[in-house]
Amino acid sequence: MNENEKLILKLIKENPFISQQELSESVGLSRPAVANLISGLVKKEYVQGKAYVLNEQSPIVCIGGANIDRKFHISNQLINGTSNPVTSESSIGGVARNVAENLGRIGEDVLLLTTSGNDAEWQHIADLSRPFMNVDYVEKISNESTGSYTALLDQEGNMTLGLADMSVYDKITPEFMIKNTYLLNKAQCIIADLNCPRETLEFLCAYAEKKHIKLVLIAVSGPKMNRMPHNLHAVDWLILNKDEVEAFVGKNAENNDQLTDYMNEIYSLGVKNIIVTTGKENIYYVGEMGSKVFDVTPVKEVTDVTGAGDAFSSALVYGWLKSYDIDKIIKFANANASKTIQTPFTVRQDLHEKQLIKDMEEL
Ligand SMILES: Nc1ncnc2c1ncn2[C@@H]1O[C@H](COP(=O)(O)OP(=O)(O)O)[C@@H](O)[C@H]1O
Ligand SMILES: O=c1[nH]cc([C@@H]2O[C@H](COP(=O)(O)O)[C@@H](O)[C@H]2O)c(=O)[nH]1
Repeated sequence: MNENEKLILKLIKENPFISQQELSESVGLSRPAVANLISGLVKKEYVQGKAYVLNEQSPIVCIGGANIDRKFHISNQLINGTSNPVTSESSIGGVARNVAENLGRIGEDVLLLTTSGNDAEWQHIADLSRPFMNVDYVEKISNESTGSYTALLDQEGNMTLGLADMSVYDKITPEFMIKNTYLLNKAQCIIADLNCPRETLEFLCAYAEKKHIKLVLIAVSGPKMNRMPHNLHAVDWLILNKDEVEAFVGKNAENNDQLTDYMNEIYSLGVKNIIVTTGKENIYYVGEMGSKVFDVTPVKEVTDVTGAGDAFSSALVYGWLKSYDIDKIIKFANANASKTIQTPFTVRQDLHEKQLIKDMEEL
């Protein structure tokens, strides 16, 4: 044991409920450095992680993608096989991370569990995310790159092509989850996106069922629907868009009735509540609170739709955890999504709890 480890162990012995922040102030190291030392002490079995995290609140644990998003705007018709002039911009994203940032801004205690490269991209994501969530338990993997999402947008701002370089999330394994069960056990709710491998999602379903932990699954794209577990009894909410429903059932929905039929097919897998969004069209709900179709709040001028689904899901979870009825839950979700797409940001910068309530009441 080195001197810092000895000092931390002594402080934890004196006060098993000491927080990471207090430790960091006493030892004169940053909070992430303290977190590293503690995980070293846990590995060497001087400290049981379980006893340590008991001191923290019950966080919402978000598991899945934390990406660098790159957007390329093409000003003319795309020509294959040559270089096309574009303008580009980069920001941070990833469905689980976006949801975590929304909820963190609303004022919830949030923890992000994911894997990243040990690179400047992750450092950038961590620096911008840390004010809103705990990123201390993210596992950096030396020979992998941090996840990235590249979108090619046409003149109208619609996505022509999306590229998902996210092999790093294959390392969000059941073993990684098992290593962090003391965090899962404390979770007020687990939100996992379908960037996670299927066996990890199956593990989370089984674990949430056994430990009675609330669980929300969020789809990320059609191609990743093959990760959905087929036993959804532990899932409180499944949130997906129309394309993702179609990819999962392997059939196109020609009309609303067909879409509702497919939702009922998914409902029979045991999930308690399903939400299907269809961009600026309707929102469909099937679940414990009945079966309903909601209108989307019309938006005069859309600035950027990136993050609409994540804003929607976050405010939905917020409303549900507050035990509101389905109409109010959807109002929160609608309000947050419509305000988000009127900003150039993936997560709107003016978001906080009072603002969300005001926006919801004004709908
Ligand atoms: N053009 C739009 N106008 C108004 N609201 C929108 C628009 N696009 C998205 N939204 C809002 O965001 C929600 C999620 O959008 P959607 O595009 O279906 O999700 P995703 O981004 O996951 O594909 C919609 O249900 C709606 O509330
Ligand atoms: O396979 C994936 N594609 C895209 C995303 C993320 O989805 C977000 C865009 O979300 P939306 O579709 O709600 O606009 C981006 O931040 C991007 O990083 C992801 O996590 N996984």
